[in-house]
Amino acid sequence: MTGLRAVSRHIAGHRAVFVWTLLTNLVLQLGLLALGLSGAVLLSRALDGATWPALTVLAGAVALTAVLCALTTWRESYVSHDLAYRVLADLRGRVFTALRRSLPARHAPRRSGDLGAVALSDVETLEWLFAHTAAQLLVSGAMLAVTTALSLAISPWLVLAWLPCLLVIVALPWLFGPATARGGAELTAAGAALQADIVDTVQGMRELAAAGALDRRRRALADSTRTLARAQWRIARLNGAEAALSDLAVAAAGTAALALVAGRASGIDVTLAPVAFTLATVALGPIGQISALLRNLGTLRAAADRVGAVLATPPSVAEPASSAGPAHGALTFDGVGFRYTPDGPAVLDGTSFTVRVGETVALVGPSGCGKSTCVGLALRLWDPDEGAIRVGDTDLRDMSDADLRATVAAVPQRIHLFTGTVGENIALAAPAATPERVRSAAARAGVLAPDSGFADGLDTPVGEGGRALSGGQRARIALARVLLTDAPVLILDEAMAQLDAASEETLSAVLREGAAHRATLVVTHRAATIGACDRVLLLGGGTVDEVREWPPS
Ligand SMILES: Nc1ncnc2c1ncn2[C@@H]1O[C@H](COP(=O)(O)OP(=O)(O)OP(=O)(O)O)[C@@H](O)[C@H]1O
Repeated sequence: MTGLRAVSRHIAGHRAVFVWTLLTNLVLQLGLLALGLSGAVLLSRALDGATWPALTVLAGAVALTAVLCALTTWRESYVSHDLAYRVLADLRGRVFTALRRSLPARHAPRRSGDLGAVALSDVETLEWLFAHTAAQLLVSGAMLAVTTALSLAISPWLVLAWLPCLLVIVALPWLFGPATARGGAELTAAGAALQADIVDTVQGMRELAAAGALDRRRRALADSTRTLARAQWRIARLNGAEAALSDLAVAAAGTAALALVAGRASGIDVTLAPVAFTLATVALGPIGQISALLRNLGTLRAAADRVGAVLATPPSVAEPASSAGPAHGALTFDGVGFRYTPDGPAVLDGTSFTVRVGETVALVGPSGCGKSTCVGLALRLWDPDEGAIRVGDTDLRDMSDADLRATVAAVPQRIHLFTGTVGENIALAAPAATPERVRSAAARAGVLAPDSGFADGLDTPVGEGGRALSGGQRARIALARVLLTDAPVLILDEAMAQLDAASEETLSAVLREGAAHRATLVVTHRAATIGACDRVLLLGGGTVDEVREWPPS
């Protein structure tokens, strides 16, 4: 229940709307009770021999209550959904903040489709909790007290008539609880797995087609869909059985009340039969409603647990209480030790090197030796287990995220572009940059060159994930992005690997322009790039050695 409790706490931020929902629901339930009772009294009076016009006032009251109930139903639905969507918007924001703090995950990375399911479907599932459960639970308790008092006023026997049925309805969620909890968890997990599979498939469609694996993938997706359908069927069967038993109990309560009056032993006047019937069924109504709401408890609990788990994920790096501000100076790795998992191998072990201002240094080494890990650490995606990384005299851990981004910029190995135009993707790192600065950065990175292939210049659409562009075009956009930030530490992780020799030479010349004021680290396997650097650092076995001569003789 921890997840449910954790997400329910977010109602507290919308106390006024919650109280409003509570009151509207209470008015609605009292109105429905008044409608049922006034109708029953009208019938009782008619059975007692009363005729028109004596019944006119009562009939008018029934009609008026019906209209008021209809209006209150509309209002209740409006405010309860208003509350739900406010809390959901708040929760979605918090889920996004939690994901942003904890991604990229260092341990046990989760699939992006699965995380998408948490942010969308699971949060959406909780709409039921906020719009139809929390306030209604409290109102049902109050309504039970009111109907009990009214039943007692007629006869204590009447309470005894409907009480066993009430107990049955109350027991139903507990009886079905374990099975619905299992079914709900199964349903949520199957939905999230299918969503993750679909995201994976859509992202890797080209690879699947190239490998001739589309048919196999389609069959796997059909299997996941069948698993989801089975989970939906199981939960629908449980909910159906519970709903049928609950309705049966309400019918039994009404029948018991009528039998009690008809039997005459209770001393209840027979003309009160409609009132007794109404009280017995209305008394159970709100509890039946709660039972119906609790039917979704399994699914709600599973969704709340998944959302709660994301919200409780510790940040991968902690923000300092106060930032040392953006830094300037050499990039220094000082005795850095790092492993991805606590019991995994040490990727870096006492790694030390310095890239001074004005230098362009190549970081080389065999595949898997930890070069990209160094880039991730310099961007503070994670903190080192041992040692420190500094820019000038400032430890990266003493800088706020914004100050760090202004200090260290990188072109990553895998460049992700967002659906939109080339210009929008360049401005991503500096949204406040003027169009002139964006244009200038684009021009320096070769984006505006006649042979660049960007037909509409900065207005060229990049396609989803940048798929409408070549690797070289994506690299130019990423380079323009970092040139725009003008950060004093620049890291290029295999950035030039996608470019032809001529483009690489042009871009190397651009990078040399501002190099005197920057510390530039270049991760590369390419001999030409290495040859153009001031120094070469060889990473291997977790440590770094400076290579005096390149290529080594
Ligand atoms: N997120 C991760 N979780 C666990 N291990 C990882 C993760 N990322 C990288 N590794 C492991 O850390 C080691 C170093 O990887 P890294 O990507 O830093 O190497 P690299 O030198 O950049 O390789 P390449 O030249 O092929 O890009 C590898 O053994 C890799 O499997």
